[in-house]
Amino acid sequence: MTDVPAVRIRNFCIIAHIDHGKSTLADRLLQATGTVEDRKMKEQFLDNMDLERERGITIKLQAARMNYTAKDGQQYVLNLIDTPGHVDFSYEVSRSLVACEGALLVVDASQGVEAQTLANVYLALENNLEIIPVLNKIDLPGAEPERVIGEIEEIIGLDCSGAILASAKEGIGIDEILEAVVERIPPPPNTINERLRALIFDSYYDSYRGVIVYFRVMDGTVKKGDRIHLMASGKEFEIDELGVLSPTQKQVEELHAGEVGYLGAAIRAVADARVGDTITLSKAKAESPLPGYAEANPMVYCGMFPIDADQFEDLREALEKLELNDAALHYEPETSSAMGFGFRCGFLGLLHMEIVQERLEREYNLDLIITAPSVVYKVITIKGEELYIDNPSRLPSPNEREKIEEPYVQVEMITPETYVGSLMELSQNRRGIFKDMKYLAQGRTTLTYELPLAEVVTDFFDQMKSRSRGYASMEYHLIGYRENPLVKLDIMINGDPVDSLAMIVHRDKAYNVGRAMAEKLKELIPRHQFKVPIQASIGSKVIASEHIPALRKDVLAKCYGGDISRKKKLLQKQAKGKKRMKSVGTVDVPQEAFMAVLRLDQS
Ligand SMILES: Nc1nc2c(ncn2[C@@H]2O[C@H](COP(=O)(O)OP(=O)(O)OP(=O)(O)O)[C@@H](O)[C@H]2O)c(=O)[nH]1
Repeated sequence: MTDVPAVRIRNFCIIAHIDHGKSTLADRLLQATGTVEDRKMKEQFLDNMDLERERGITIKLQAARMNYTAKDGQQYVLNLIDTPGHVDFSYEVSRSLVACEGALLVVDASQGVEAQTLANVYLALENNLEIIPVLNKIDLPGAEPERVIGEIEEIIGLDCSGAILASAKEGIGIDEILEAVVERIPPPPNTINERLRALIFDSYYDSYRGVIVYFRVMDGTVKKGDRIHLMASGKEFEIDELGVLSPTQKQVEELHAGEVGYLGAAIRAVADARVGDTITLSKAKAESPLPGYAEANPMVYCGMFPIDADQFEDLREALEKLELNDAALHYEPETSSAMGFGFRCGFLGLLHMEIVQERLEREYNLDLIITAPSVVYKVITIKGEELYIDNPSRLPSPNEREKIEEPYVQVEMITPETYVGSLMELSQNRRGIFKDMKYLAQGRTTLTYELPLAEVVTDFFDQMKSRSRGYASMEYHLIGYRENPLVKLDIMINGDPVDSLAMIVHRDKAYNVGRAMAEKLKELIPRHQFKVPIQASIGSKVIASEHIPALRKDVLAKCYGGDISRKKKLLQKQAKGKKRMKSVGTVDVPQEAFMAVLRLDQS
């Protein structure tokens, strides 16, 4: 919009740990600037996906453009770019930070700095963003802004002399925040005369208009009708819709360097316009793309099988549709001897996996059996080939492989001192390598470990939370592959190996895991008319063995004689229970059994 010079634009985001009040503050800013009328105010405007709202977390990025008249009497355009709050989406966070010149660091004054906040603040500092600390929730009786300010200074090394005390809930400090955005965050550089380069920081698929792309113009100008070229995907499109987010979409004719907006160009799938890609003009291409483009690689895989084999095509169609809106989702058909036809799907992390599963079941009405998540192993064969194995059942046999490497992550935890011992024990049990520990003045501690990702994607997070009564937080990032003596653990049910239950484990843990698995399966698989043996083995060596005794009585015999309605109810209940079962040979195996590895008592 030509009437706004770059000097009066401010682009910023909010960095906050989950529940520290990011959405509430965003709502307040929208209200205070009159961007959203109070009566239209839907609570928490920026989180607009149902699933997000239910889980109370931010998954997709959004943006909002606000007009603000500052104390200097000038009108400013403030673009607030929302960031997802979960480690699975850290690449998207990094791109939205690049689209900003500043960030509000919102910390709950009754809690303190948390691990996820740290990760994002470091990203912001790396990108030279101006950071404004905001101590939120000062209305709470337990708020200790001075203590938390001390913590921010100590952990992050950030000067907090200009920290703003606020309560998003009570509307305290909102004007100060808006003024600070104008005064302290630098305007975008005026590069309007350069060739167009716009950074995609989010996109979503709309079934009528195709993909809608959210971007920040870094250099030059973009107009409606322009033919654009995407520098990473190499694709070309014609812009048929261009606009700003106020925060609902409002069309404009052109956008200049420094501005944030959206466009539609009959783009078929988000994979054609990925987050991080650079938009330029076909007829006047920029010399080089903006730095930092990366394709999001799946870190976690699982198998998805329809319970009813007839739903295989429906599952394929559903995945195809989801893929239009999710460039990070990978899938390919998989045939399992135990489970039949399904798909092997790759995700950014466990949350991403859960979201996709939930959408498949809720929006597409599919009944699925999902196998335990696996990381991607690197196998060097004796022939010198390098293979990436995302499915334990596909691991080459010991005499075909030279070595196996597994992905490692660095995990940062922040916890009250009391729980340090327990969290160290947990990390050690999960093959963690201690790296660092720092006592902070306020009775909290940071802990750094290197851990195999495989140990983190099971129940590490849940264990950390329960051991610290919910007080510890964590963040992790990939640091590379390392060789380990890993073996494949096979599970046999009723004499047949079940490929979907195979797993890759460390040699030293194999016996314990095998035993625990056999016991857990015994607990989870219902009794049958016959005895069901369960065995865990490495190669041909059986390391654990259990059996489920045969069912003696007919369930119906338990009913009151002649009470037909009760009988019906029982049968219905059984039928419902069956829905989540998969027949493996002649044995019905429930969904929980496939996830048993996540619930082994091995911490
Ligand atoms: N007392 C008090 N409560 C607040 C304040 N700000 C937010 N809250 C409450 O804290 C909870 C979390 O707030 P949200 O705004 O949803 O937190 P968030 O950081 O956006 O959370 P994610 O979207 O999950 O990242 C809600 O119950 C809010 O009502 C505040 O200033 N004071």
